[in-house]
Parts: sequence; structure tokens; C-alpha cells
Amino acid sequence: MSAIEANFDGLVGPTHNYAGLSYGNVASQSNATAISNPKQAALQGLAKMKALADMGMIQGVLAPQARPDTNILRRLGFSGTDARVLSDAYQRAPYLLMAASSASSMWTANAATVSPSADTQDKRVHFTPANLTNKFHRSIEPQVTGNILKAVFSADEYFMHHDHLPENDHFGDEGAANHTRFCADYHDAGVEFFVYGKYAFDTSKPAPEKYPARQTLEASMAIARLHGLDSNMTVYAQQNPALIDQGVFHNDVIAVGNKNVMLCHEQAFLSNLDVKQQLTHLFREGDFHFIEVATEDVSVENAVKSYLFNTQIINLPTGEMVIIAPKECEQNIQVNTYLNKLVENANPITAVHFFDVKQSMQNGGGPACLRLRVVLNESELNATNAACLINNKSYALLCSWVNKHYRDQLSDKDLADPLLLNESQTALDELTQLLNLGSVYPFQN
Ligand SMILES: NCCC[C@H](NC(=O)CCC(=O)O)C(=O)O
Repeated sequence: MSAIEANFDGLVGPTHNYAGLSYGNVASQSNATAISNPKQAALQGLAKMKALADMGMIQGVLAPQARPDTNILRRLGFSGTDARVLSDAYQRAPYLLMAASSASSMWTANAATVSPSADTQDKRVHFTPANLTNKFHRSIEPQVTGNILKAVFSADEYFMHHDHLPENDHFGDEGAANHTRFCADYHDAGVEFFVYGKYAFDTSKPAPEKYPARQTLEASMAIARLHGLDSNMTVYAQQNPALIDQGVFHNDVIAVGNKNVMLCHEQAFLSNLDVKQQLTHLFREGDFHFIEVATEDVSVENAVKSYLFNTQIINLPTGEMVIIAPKECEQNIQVNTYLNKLVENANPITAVHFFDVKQSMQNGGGPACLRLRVVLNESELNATNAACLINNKSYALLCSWVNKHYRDQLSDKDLADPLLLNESQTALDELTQLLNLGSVYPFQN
């Protein structure tokens, strides 16, 4: 049965803001005091989704989390009415209110790790929500992420949902941002490639010194076990710890893959050579393209600034392989020069399309962060919640929903406004109807 790769993008939530919450993520830290525009952010995301749907791709949308999360603030000792909880938190621990208000679930590359049915023992598509333990504001996502994924992929016959891994740094898991699947064709059994930042149980191994490694080898291995992957078709690689210390907080900031193509920086892994050998070995002779970008062509700093590797490499229905890149890549002279050369060279990539996702970029999330890849065969696609797929109609509905409910400006003090909480809950309640999700948020119970 043929299969396609669908992209499920995160819809930016109504509280999108810049709070500098992600230590080790350069953009997040440098925009900590900027004023955000949630409406523009959501519309930018939707425009990218629509453009991919118009290219003939299967494009889905995942609902955001409900924020501010007053339940987590209550667990941390704030009490009284919701309005009181918000104002007390703002007065006494503004950093907690900011964490409880983040719209970070927009980056669905961190929502889960997904293994297609062609790779798993029981021939179902497996999902494990990422526990995101390394950042407090993200560690409060996995439960609702699981609810949403179950509401989109509900048929037990085709889909298997696991609980997120134990909530501990030893099993720090950031989902698909550190996971890539290579294959000849999407319906073929593929090679699942897991990238980790450190060993949790063996501290004698190399690890970053300045910034945290957000993914452990032990977490990646647990997911491979849960998903029933073939160990001969599973490859683990350590990220270059020196690059984590330069702001490469996930593998998808320094490497991107699709089908038989890996595009990565020459410093991406602890041993690029080892990764190249392992991957090429699993493909027919000459069939794998391991494209390394030299430091003299693109510095690590420019890669992090432009998000060259946080691009999506996709296969259009015509068979053409193209890159979806943020506008920042076009504006960066070194990177734009490299991309022009890349599409001329002998490799499967033929074109680059640039998109404006600046609202997300300013928090360190590029096109690839915004999407979760789900390979689906025809039966699995038919069993997927159709209301969550983007077409002319759903796009128009979602745009008017955003225009109706979202603010066009948000700063930290606005997060304490009880009206924002009401607006957000009203909007999300309506969204669950538009997307046919049922009740997925705690406030709906
Ligand atoms: N895959 C991209 C993830 C970006 C995300 N940024 C943030 O959460 C920044 C939020 C803030 O600083 O307001 C992160 O670092 O996990």
C-alpha cells in the first residue's frame, strides 16, 4: 500500500509571547522582553500550512495547549479565583506566570516521536509524547499533547499511543526534533535515526559544558523499544556537545533529513563519519545522499541564526524534492549563497521556497520545529480525523477563528489579565468543535 508523509503543524495559541524561557536557545533568550503578536504568529503558521496543502501535500493541524495553565499555578501554591491566581503569580513569581502562559506547544516537532507502521513490529503507527523535562514551561505539555494526538489518530486498529517517558532528566525526551526517518519510499521499512545530547547513566561520556543536553540516549532507546523498532534499522548518534554549547539545542537546528537525503553541518555529530557510514550502509550502494555543509561555507553561528537546518525537506506529489525555509535563510548572504549552490549540485533537492515565520523564529522555532511528520498509508490516512486536515475550507475557518479571538499585541503584564484567560478558553472550546476533537483540555471537564 502506498504511503505519504503528512505534516501536522502546531497552531499558535492565543498567548504566544516572548519570555526568554529556554536557556541554551539563543533566539528565545535574546527576545526575552520583546512584544509579541499572537494573531500574526497564528496567521503566519496557517499560511505555511495552506501553502504546503496547495503544493499537494497532506497537511494537518494540531490544536494548541490551554494557557495560562492555572492548574499548574495552583499546584505551586497559588489559590483563590482564577483572577487571583494570575495576579498573585504575576506579583510574587512572574517567571512562573510566564512559564504557565507559554504557547510553546506550537513547535510540534517536540510534541512526540512517531514511528510509521512500516517500521514497527505490530504494524501500527506508534506515538510517544515528548516529556520535555528540561524546560519547566514545556514539561507541562505532554498530557494534553497525548489527548490531542489520540483525538486526531483515534483508531486502535491503526494507531498505538504510549505514555510519555518518566518525568526525569535521565529520560529527557524532546520528540521528533531529535528523530529522523530515512527510507527509499515512504511505504518501505525505514531507518529510524535518533540523536541524543548526552548519556544519562554514564557520566564519563562526552557532554556539553555550558548549555543543557535536552535529550538522553536512554530516552531514545526507550522509545525505540516501546515502538517495537527493528534494531538493525535503528541508528543512534550523539550530537556534537561543542555545538550544543553554541546554541544548537536540538538536532533539528543542525541537521535535516528526508527519504534518502541527509543535509547536515560538518560539525553536527560527535562523529559525522560514523553517522555517514552507518546510514549509507543501510541503503543500496550509491543510493544515500549525505550532504555535509562545510564550516567555511556556513558558520555554525549563521546556521543557528538563519535556521538553515530547521528547514523541511519534502517530496512533492510530482516526486520533486524541495526545501521549505524561513525567510531568514534568504536574507543571510552566506546561507542564501549556499542554498543557490545546493539546488544546482547533483543531489535530489531541486528548489527552495521561503516563508515568513518570524513570530516563531524569534523564539527559536523554524519551519521544521513547527511540524510533526506522520507517515501514513491510505487506510491510516482514511482513519485520521479529517477535520484536522488543511484545505480551502478549513483554512478559511481557522483564519476567521484567529481573527475573531486573538490579540495583536502581548507583553508580560498582559499575561495576568483574567480576560486573556477567558478569551483563550472561549477560543479553544470553539476550536475543539471546529477540529472535532471532543474534550481535550482540563478546563473542559
Ligand atoms: N523546536 C523549537 C523549540 C523552541 C522552544 N522555544 C521556547 O520555548 C521559547 C519560549 C520563550 O522563551 O518564550 C524551545 O526552546 O523548546
